Amino acid sequence: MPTPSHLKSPLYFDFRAARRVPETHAWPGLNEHPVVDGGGAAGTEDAVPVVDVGAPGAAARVARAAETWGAFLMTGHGVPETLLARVEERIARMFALPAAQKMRAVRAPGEACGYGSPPISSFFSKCMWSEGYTFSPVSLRSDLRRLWPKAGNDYRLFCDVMEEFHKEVRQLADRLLELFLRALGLTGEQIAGVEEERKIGETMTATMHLNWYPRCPDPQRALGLIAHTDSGFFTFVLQSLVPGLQLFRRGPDRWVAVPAVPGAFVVNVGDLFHILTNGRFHSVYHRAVVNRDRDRISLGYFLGPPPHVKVAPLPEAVPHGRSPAYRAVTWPEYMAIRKKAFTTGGSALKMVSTDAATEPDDAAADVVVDVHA
Ligand SMILES: C=C1C[C@]23C[C@@]1(O)CC[C@H]2[C@@]12CCC[C@@](C)(C(=O)O1)[C@H]2[C@@H]3C(=O)O
Ligand SMILES: O=C(O)CCC(=O)C(=O)O
Ligand SMILES: [Fe+2]
Repeated sequence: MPTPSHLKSPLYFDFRAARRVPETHAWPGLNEHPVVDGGGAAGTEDAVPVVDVGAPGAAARVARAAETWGAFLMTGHGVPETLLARVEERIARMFALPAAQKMRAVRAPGEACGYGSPPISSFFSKCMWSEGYTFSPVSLRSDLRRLWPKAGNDYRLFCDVMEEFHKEVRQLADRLLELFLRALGLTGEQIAGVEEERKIGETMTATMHLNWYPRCPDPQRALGLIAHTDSGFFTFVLQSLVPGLQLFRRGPDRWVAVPAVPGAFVVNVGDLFHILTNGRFHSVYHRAVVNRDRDRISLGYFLGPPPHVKVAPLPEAVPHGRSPAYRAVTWPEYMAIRKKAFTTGGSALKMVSTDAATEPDDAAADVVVDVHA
């Protein structure tokens, strides 16, 4: 069992002062798979799908992207670029706060929200080349007082812009959920029935996680964020114009670098959506790499069910005459299973699959190299 990184390095690691990557932050096997450019001409094999969600035919494009990639670049979403630019500016200012101020908001072991290494880092013995801050957009004014105890202008501007962003993006999430369900082949009437029965859209919760990847003296040895699938329904990722997000693809195994498209969100399918769609839309392994010259910032807007709600495959997604491929789980139950999977090297999705599952859910288990090195 690796030592959780918050115990290994109780003191703040000053990325700015680092002239080399210390052993604590050096990951073996990072370059095991080639990296290819995902910004090629639309339709070519490695080109990350781009879906204009406001255009006719969007449902079919979402279906193809979710089935083959588990991710796509979303354009035509209607969130103003000026708002996205303000969001980025405020995030950059937050990460530029003095270390002592950021550490006031440090995430306590087992807590979901707070400042520090990404939550997933507790499963690994190596440290990642990043810092992050997780908060709930519905309680941000009180949460953010931990970072800005005296409130003040920066606090107010940060909260104002994040609230505005949340308002826009939460509505977008409802639109995208409907588009995903249409992409699964459900009629308007069926979608209304699902919502009436399960209230997925109505109860969906949002969590925001901000990432800061400082420039790195030896990017080939360090890793911004370890390969993972997001655990919830789906995630909107806003990446700054400094690229660094990579998606894992099989046949042949490779990392596809997601191009930085101004104004676009990357949409990732998460594990609980994989379960909800009976594996038809699959969650995507992804990681973030760092670079020598420029800091990188990203924002993840994670959508998922409330903690007490069981997620099970939609009957409409299960082929006629077959049983569901996954059993029902709540998000916290799934997180506990994923924790076990990390410590045993297994696949969490496989651990919740039933005999009816045909897909090898451990297909990407060996993506995470040398986990406990
Ligand atoms: C809602 C959540 C998803 C997340 C865990 C969290 O409670 C808040 C942070 C999210 C994040 C961001 C970085 C990668 C990730 C795997 C992690 O360690 O924390 C995801 C989590 C997830 O998708 O499971
Ligand atoms: O930084 C990125 O582009 C990806 C972030 C991410 O995967 C996450 O926060 O879960
Ligand atoms: Fe992620």
